[in-house]
Amino acid sequence: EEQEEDVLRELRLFLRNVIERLSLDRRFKAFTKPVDIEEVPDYMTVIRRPMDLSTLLTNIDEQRYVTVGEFMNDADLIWQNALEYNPDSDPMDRHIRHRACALKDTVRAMIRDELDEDFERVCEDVRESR
Ligand SMILES: CC(=O)c1nc(NC(=O)[C@H]2CNCCN2)sc1-c1cc(O)cc(O)c1
Repeated sequence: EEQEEDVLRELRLFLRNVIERLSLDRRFKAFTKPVDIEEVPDYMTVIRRPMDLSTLLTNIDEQRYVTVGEFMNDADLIWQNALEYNPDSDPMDRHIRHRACALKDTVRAMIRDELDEDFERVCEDVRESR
């Protein structure tokens, strides 16, 4: 009902703000758009579920996330994919891995510092009621 829609609208506002701030951080430039298959042709043979910040934003706008946990499952794909695709000692691999770990830590810190646990519990109740 109306109260549920208010909660989900507030969740979308919070998640959009998180994405906006991450997208402005130069360290995360490589994660802002889908990996370009023209530039990186073997990417899809290695990574089964590509994810990036712009796709997360589309998913938010399409109301795919009812809880922060569901959002985090997709957000985690971004850095997990980067670690998987860049496992070597190559300086570029190390550079991307460092930024992937920075993304992981930054998202977790934002959620820990800014998400009210009671709010997330209400979102989880909405998910269970559907
Ligand atoms: C996001 C990601 O995982 C990614 N990984 C890369 N790794 C490499 O280039 C390593 C792979 N091992 C051999 C030496 N090169 S480039 C790259 C990327 C960076 C962008 O600025 C945009 C984009 O779409 C993808």
